Amino acid sequence: MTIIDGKLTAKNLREKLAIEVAEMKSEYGVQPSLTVVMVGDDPASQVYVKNKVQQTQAIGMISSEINMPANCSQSVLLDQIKALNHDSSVHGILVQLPLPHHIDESAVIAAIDPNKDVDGFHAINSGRLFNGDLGAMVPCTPQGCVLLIKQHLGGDLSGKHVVVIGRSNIVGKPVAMLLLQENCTVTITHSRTRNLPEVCRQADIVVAAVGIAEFVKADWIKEGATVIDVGINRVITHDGKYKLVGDVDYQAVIEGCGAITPVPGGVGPMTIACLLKNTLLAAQATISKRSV
Ligand SMILES: Nc1nc(=O)c2c([nH]1)NC[C@@H]1CN(c3ccc(C(=O)N[C@@H](CCC(=O)O)C(=O)O)cc3)C=[N+]21
Repeated sequence: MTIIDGKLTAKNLREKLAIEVAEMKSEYGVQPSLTVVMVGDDPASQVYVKNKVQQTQAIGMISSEINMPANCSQSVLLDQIKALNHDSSVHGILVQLPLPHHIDESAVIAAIDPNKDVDGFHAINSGRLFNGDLGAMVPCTPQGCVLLIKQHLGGDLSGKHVVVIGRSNIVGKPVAMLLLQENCTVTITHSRTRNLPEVCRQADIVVAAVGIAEFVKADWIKEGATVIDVGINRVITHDGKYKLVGDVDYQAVIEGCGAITPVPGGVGPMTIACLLKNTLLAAQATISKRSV
């Protein structure tokens, strides 16, 4: 049984990106820059923003943060996004989700310039991904999942049966599209799926992205299967402390599976590394536009 080390894989990816960032600076005088817009103070988002700002700067990119109050109106937020769209010194824009309930998330995502949409959430980018267009900004968590799977299984995923648990626009659907592009046979399951344990037992690879702590049990997993745990759930332990657990019953599943990603230290760090990669790609696209 292998524990897939997302922390190390993410570190290796960041080191490669740092070299490309330095080359871009010296050859073109361009330093990739990412702006994170945060509305209100959701604690889960704060953890993420803290890690992201530190890691963006550590690989030589510019990172800035715009904080808006929780009661900020949708039109003020949309104006802020428009200003960032027009600011040529900003290559990547990320609006932290979730947003307060009075703001329409889809309207906000639609306002981001698709070329600066480093989350890959804009309909133009999901459409490109759906069409297998290599120009898509690919969502970070799905990208991270595929990199971890390929690293463990050695690149060729042809014919592997993947069962994805969860059908969100940010993980379930895009990870299914990426794996389909890798020639996997993909089953997307969700809360209405019948006989979910039985369906999961067919899988060579399980991607758990439901957002329910320790939802996936040991007897759902075929012996030797690869288990990718996307969940980040904060639970209270018996001694009253908080800890992070995934969507997989980790202690039980490690017995029989072939490989598993831990939480923390699995998909989470890869999400941030892929965000940095998307920021670099967004910056590179502005250079190739300039030179022609
Ligand atoms: N527009 C937008 N894009 C996002 O990608 C996005 C977002 N909004 N809102 C919040 C969620 C959450 N998210 C995480 C990414 C990495 C870790 C991560 O690195 N986790 C560490 C542990 C962190 C800890 O110790 O708490 C790990 O799993 O090892 C966590 C959470 C991105 N999100």
